[in-house]
Amino acid sequence: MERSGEDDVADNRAHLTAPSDDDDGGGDFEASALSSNMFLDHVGEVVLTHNSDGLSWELRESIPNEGSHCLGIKLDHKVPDNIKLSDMYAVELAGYGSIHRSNAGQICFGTEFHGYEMYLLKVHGFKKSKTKPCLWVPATYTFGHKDLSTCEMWVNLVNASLNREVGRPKNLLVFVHPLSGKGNGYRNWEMVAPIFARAQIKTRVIVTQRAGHAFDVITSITNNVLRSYDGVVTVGGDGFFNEILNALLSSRYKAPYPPAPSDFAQSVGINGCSVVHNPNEIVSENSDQNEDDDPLLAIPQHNGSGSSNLHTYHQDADFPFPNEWFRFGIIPAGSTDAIVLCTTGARDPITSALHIVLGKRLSLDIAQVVRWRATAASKVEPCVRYAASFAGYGFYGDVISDSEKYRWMGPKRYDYCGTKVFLKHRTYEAEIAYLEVESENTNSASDRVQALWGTNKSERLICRTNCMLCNTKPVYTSSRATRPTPYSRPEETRWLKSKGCFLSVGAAIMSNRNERAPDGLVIDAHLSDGFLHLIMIKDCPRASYLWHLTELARKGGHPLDFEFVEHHKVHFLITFHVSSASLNIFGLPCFLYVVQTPAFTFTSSGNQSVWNLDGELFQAHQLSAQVFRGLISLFASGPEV
Ligand SMILES: Nc1ncnc2c1ncn2[C@@H]1O[C@H](COP(=O)(O)OP(=O)(O)OP(=O)(O)O)[C@@H](O)[C@H]1O
Repeated sequence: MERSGEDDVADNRAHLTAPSDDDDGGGDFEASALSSNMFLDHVGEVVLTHNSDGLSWELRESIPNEGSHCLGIKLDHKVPDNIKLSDMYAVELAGYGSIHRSNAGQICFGTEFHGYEMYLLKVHGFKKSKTKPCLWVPATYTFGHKDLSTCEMWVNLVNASLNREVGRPKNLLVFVHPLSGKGNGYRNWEMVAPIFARAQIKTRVIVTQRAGHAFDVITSITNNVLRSYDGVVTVGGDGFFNEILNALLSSRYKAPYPPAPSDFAQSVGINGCSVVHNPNEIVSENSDQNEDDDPLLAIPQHNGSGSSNLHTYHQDADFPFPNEWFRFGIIPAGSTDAIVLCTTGARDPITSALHIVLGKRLSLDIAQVVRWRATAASKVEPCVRYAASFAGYGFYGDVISDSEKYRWMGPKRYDYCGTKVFLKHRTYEAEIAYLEVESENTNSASDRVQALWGTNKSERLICRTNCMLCNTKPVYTSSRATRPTPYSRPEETRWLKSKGCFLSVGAAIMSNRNERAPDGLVIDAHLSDGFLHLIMIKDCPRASYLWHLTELARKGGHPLDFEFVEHHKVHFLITFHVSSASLNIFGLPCFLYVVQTPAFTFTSSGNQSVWNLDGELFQAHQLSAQVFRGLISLFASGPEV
């Protein structure tokens, strides 16, 4: 008997296991898996099944005499046969339309098949690119059924499951920098806006008219209004993200300043407490600390509660940081986009949009940079900035400063100005003080994690999706705790100073991978380990510096393996006592907690360059910087490198 496609469509109704009458289509369907015969566009007739993981489908077993090509055929392994809920962001009815025959040429609808008209539903998700898994490609599966109510039932069913997915945003504040990069900001937003619309995410979109526009909006918005959003999305480059980061933190995060440079403190005759804007901060009473050895003026203490990070103090109660729920999203449109590359692994607006709508979450370290004086002659006026990726002086500052004049060139301005600045070979005198842990070994934290987790010591621990190092909570050591931790004991730390002529001074918060530096400046820097990588490039012959830059531009290069390059993982150490003897770590009673914040101080002398914070200029004669571990959360899941 030859069966027509029409018969197949009609038959589908019989195979549907419908929810009970009192179910509204959005109730709890997870107790038993549901399945239904549907047509999958470009594949064939399938049995579609819904279970707690998502949707799966299998080619329906053919009936004898039916189109022989699909008898018992399992789906081609190249054709997906399921989609997980976690990879799905929308489902929608798509009207009445055509279902097409199999791409693989299998004739699964019978030999007479020329396409069916039926009701359609589309399931939207993503798949990873085969060649580059960090690149996420939208994937849409179109299912068809003759009966509209069956399609509606499936849409309700999947929507109910999607609504139960935690962490997905519902309402976002979006800032678009229309002139970013090559002027792509608005185009990139138009490219991704349909993804947000399909995912039923409300967006309030503000297209900036000038630099500082987004800053003004964020700082003037009330906490109540801000809390109505699940996050803020920037469509632009690193500099634009930096503007919004600073707007949020400067108006809502009140952290103690890092310690001031000692010579600065002596010259103005103040102690550390008088320059911190945190009234509850107290000076360390750590008797082990020798003031002569300590280049830093004072060690602010925090009234910590023993929580897993340092951010429990002096919060805006209405809008605290770290804030796991309120996240930042970045749709890349800039000239460099290092932050996006380091946090998603791709510089792709669609990939970033998918990370956002799927509600991915990643903690990010943030550096607080405090300028004490803008120039040697200026008054003491502490001024705070935050940076997510990098703070650089000398070469890095000069390139950005020069390139401001050539914005019209787009991203090429960095190559042009980079060459100019390289040829000038300017050096700058400065004194840098930092606290290093185990100075012989810049990888102490990762070594300990490797020891804990048994990974190969010779491998550099690169920050990836679900990074072990970033997910290892800071553990406060005690004199009684014996288990190794990623943090060091006070006796393993020492203050160091470096004074001289530098081509550049840089502090990397993340690896800073970008298209000009495929492995970044510090290949094994992590997104949320709480460390700062201080890179000091001392005066050297031009050819040597060129070699360093060539290594930086080369995949697999070793830009830090030069005699004139100093690389330190830095710390600033804070201790405080916990009076409760009932506290314990790994089952051991603890009395003293040690908490560290990476920090350094900087004082220039002679000619002055400018600092580059995430690509934004910042003039400073004297400054200090510290890192707050995981201060903000991003809609991202880390790179799969
Ligand atoms: N409408 C606007 N007109 C001019 N400047 C703007 C506007 N909106 C934002 N800006 C400013 O432009 C600066 C640079 O923005 P952005 O980072 O997007 O571009 P980029 O420099 O090309 O990229 P990257 O930082 O990745 O190199 C930021 O400081 C931002 O404040």
